[in-house]
Amino acid sequence: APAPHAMPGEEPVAAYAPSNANAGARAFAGDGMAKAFGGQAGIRRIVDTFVNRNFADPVIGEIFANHDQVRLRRTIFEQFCFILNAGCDYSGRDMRNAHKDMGVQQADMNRIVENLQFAMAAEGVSFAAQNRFLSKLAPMRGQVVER
Ligand code: HEM
Repeated sequence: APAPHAMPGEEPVAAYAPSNANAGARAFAGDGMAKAFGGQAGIRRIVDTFVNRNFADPVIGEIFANHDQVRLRRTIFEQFCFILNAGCDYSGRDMRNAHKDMGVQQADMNRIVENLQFAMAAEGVSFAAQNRFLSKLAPMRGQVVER
């Protein structure tokens, strides 16, 4: 079952109904993508590198400043692990509510993708597998970017 809304070390958030549907994409079938990402341990390292880079980023870092990094590390891990079919449920909010009123622009989206590509390459994920995963995230742009 999905985790409760706030885990130890996290700030509370307004109540919502957890569901894997909130992850914003269907999971891949089979274990090919999970293996390409190094299983849960590889996904954990990728998410840590990705989150670190986003917070330290000279362009988009200010959007992340003052947001709950502990929660983000957990929910992004769950989301990636769920979509990659590596054995997780996603217990976070849906993409529209998570990014509401944050003013995210297309350029910010491009930047976050670059940070994710860096993190995946550092873990040795093949370009084919990187692009398959990015193609699951790309359609979420409409829920994340404000227009
Ligand atoms: C496809 C692209 C993206 C995905 C898959 C994604 C995924 C997520 C997830 C899973 C959460 C956590 C939801 C929760 O707390 O319940 C989240 C929150 C957040 N995202 Fe994204 N995100 C994307 C794009 C972006 C972009 C482009 C930015 C800004 C440059 C951004 C900034 C944030 C911030 C600051 C939060 C924290 C919200 C809060 O503290 O309430 N995200 N995102």
